[in-house]
Amino acid sequence: MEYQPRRKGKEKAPSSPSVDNPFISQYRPPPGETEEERIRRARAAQDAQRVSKEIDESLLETKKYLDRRRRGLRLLLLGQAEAGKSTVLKNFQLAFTPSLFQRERMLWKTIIQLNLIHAVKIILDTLSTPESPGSPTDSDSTLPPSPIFTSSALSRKHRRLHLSLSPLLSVETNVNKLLSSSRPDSRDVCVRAGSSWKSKLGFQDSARYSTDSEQGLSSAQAAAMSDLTRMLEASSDDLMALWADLEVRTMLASRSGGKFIQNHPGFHFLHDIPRITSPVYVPTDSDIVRARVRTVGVEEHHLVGETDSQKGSDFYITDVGGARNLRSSWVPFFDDGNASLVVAEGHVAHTKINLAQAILFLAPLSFNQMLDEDRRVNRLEDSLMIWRGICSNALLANCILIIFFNKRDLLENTLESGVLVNTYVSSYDGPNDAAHVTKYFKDRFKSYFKKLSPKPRPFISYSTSAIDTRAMKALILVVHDGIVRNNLANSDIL
Ligand SMILES: Nc1nc2c(ncn2[C@@H]2O[C@H](COP(=O)(O)OP(=O)(O)OP(=O)(O)O)[C@@H](O)[C@H]2O)c(=O)[nH]1
Ligand SMILES: [Mg+2]
Repeated sequence: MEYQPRRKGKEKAPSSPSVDNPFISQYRPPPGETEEERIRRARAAQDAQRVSKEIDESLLETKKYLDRRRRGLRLLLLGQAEAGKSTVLKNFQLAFTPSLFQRERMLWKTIIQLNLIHAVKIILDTLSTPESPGSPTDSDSTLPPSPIFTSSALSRKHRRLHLSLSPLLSVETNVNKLLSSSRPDSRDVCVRAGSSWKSKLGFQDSARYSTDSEQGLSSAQAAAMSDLTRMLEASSDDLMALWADLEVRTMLASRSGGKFIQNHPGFHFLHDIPRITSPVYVPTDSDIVRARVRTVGVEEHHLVGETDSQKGSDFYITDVGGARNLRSSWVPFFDDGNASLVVAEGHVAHTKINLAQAILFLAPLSFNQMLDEDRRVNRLEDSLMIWRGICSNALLANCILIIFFNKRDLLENTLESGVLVNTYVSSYDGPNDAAHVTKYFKDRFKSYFKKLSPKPRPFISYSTSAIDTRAMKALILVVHDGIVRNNLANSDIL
C-alpha cells in the first residue's frame, strides 16, 4: 500500500479549480446570510478544519510509524506449541531491554506460583486415577488423566496430603479465572498471554510499575494473589513431603515411562519449593525463562534497545501460538491476500508491511513425543510439516530462515536415560548421542529446505537450549548482527 499524503484543505487541486471544490463551496456565505447563520457557518467550517487537521496528523503519524517499522528489525517466531518461541522472546528482552525485563520481574512470580501448583495438580490427578492397562505410558503424557478419586493405590498419608493441598488448588483456580479472559485451559498452564495478563497483574506501563506495587490491581485481583502467596507458604511442608515421597515418584515414573516429569513445564519448580513458596520470593532470570504461559493468537512485541550497542534500535518480534487450533492466525504471514493486520499502537497495516526480515523457527528434537492436541501425531513430524510449508512459501522467498533445534538439554537427558532413537525413527541407525542425532535431523530439515525453497538461500541452524540465558545472549547477538548485515552464511553451528 503506497502512502499518499492528503492535500491540505487550503491547497488547490491542480486539475479542479477551487470553485468546484465541494469543501470550499460548502462554507461559502450564501446570499442574504443572517448573523446567526454566519456564526453557525463559521463554527461548522472551524470544526471541519479541525477534523481535517486531525486526519492529516494521524496519517502523518501512521507514515512515521510505518517508516520506523521498516527501518527496525522485524522477526517472526514460528513453531509448534511448547517449542520455546516465547522463551526465545524472553531471551531477546534480556539481551536488548534488560531494565524493562527487570521491571517486569515480579509479574512472573504469580505465573511461577501457578506453574508450580499446576505440576502438583498433575501429580495429584495422576495418583488418584487408577492405572488402566491401555493407558499411554510414553514420556510425553502431559495430559492429566481424569480426576476420578479411586485412590486404591494411595496410602493414608497420600490421602491426607491430597486433602490438605486441595484448598491450594481452589486458590489456583480463582487466580486463573481472574487472569484469563477466556476459559482456563486445564491441559496447560493457566493464563493466556494474549489476554493481557501483564496488565491484569498490575503492570500498567513500563515506567510506572514498581516491584512492590499493587496499585494497578483491582481489590479482587490483589486479594487473590496474596491468598496464593499465603496458601503456598502454608502448604510448603506438604508440597515438599509430596515431592520427596518415594512412592509418589515411583508411581509417577511408572505412569509416564519414567521421563515426563523432568520434561513437563512446571515440574522444574518442584525442585525449589522452599524458595518459591517463601513470601519474599523474587523470581530469578532462570525462573522466568522456565515459566510457562501459553500464547494465544499473534502478539507483536516492540522492543526499543537499551544497551549501548543497541540504544534506540527498534525490534518488532512477533510471537504466535503454536498449537494446531491456533495456526490459522499465522495466515496473514503466509498469504498474500488483502487481509490487514492490526499491529501495535492501534495502527492497521497491510500484511506486506508486516513481512518479517527473518523467521526464527523453533524445532525441538522431541523424537519420542506426541502433540498434546493430537496424540497420534509425532512432534518432530509435525515440526517437519510446518517447516515444509515455510520453505515452499513464495511470499517468504526473500525471508531469512533460521532454525533453532531447541531443547538440546532435554534431548541429551532423554538419550542419556537410554531411550533409543531407532525405536521411534526406524531409519536412524547412527550412534545414540546428541551430536549424531542432531546432525541426522538437521540433514532432514536441510534437504526439505533445499528442495522446496523458491530460490537458493543459506541454510542457517543452531542447536539451542533456550533456558541457558548466557549462551542464548551470545547467540542472539550473532543472529541479530547476521540479519542486520545480511551475512548469515550457511551455518552448521551445533
Ligand atoms: N528444558 C528446556 N525447556 C525449555 C527450552 N525452551 C523452552 N523451554 C520450556 O518449555 C516451555 C514452553 O516454552 P514456550 O516458550 O512457552 O513455548 P511456545 O513455543 O511459546 O509455546 P506456545 O506459546 O504454546 O506456542 C516453557 O516452560 C519453557 O521454559 C529448552 O531449551 N529446554
Ligand atoms: Mg508462546
